[in-house]
Amino acid sequence: MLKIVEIENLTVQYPDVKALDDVSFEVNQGDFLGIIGPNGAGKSTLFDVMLGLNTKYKGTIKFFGEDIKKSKEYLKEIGYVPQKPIFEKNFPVTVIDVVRMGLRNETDENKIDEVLQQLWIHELRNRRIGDLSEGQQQRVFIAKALITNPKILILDEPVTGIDQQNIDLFYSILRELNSKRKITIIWSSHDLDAVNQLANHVACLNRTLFFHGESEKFFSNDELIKQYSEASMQEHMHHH
Ligand SMILES: Nc1ncnc2c1ncn2[C@@H]1O[C@H](COP(=O)(O)OP(=O)(O)OP(=O)(O)O)[C@@H](O)[C@H]1O
Repeated sequence: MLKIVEIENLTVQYPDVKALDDVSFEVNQGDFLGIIGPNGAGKSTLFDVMLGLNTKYKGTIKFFGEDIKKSKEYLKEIGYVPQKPIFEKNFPVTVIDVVRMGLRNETDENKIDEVLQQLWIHELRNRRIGDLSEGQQQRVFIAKALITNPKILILDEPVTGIDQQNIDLFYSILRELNSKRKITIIWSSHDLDAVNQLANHVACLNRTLFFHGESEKFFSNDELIKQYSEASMQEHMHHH
């Protein structure tokens, strides 16, 4: 099986807190990995490091077998959807403008249309981005991330503001991207049920990696889930 990502002994120390402590895991081609963890578990820190946004780490990260410190080429294969895309409410850009921003080369209108259809936002293409609901905005940012045909999609899932209907649509889109388009997905989520249903692998992060493996092995083990919930809860209380 082709290894897409190899993370070895990753440690990130901020001035006041060790956000990641000796984390190691691999992602194979075609995997759908759900990363779960309480607030402050280090999920965003992990993504920052993987995307080359934070280079102050110990350990090794390889994409497609190559150390990310050696080359930034791997970034071309990644579509990234941040937790909260930052833009002004009155930012005068439309849905199609935002998706077009994702293009690296010349504009390929056909490709834009295809992605808009795929994400169920074709009807919204001329609407101003700030006027859309959070669930609709999320789909626009996924479309933007997909416009370059990435091999990997990395999503930092927003937790609030999206209604159930949009969540269901979002999940069915992810499932289709993984199963039909064979995109490797790395997705951080607070929704354990959704991770159980969608992801074939799970990584439970809480500064250290509590568990990494097939989702079935985690979700069929009540004792493991209990231990993990307790550990997460303690960490949470400790920080608030
Ligand atoms: N740039 C930074 N400088 C210093 N500390 C940071 C920085 N970014 C994050 N931290 C700290 O590192 C820890 C991990 O934060 P991180 O944002 O990675 O967690 P998370 O799992 O993404 O949380 P959430 O689910 O709330 O988004 C937290 O204690 C946070 O306060």
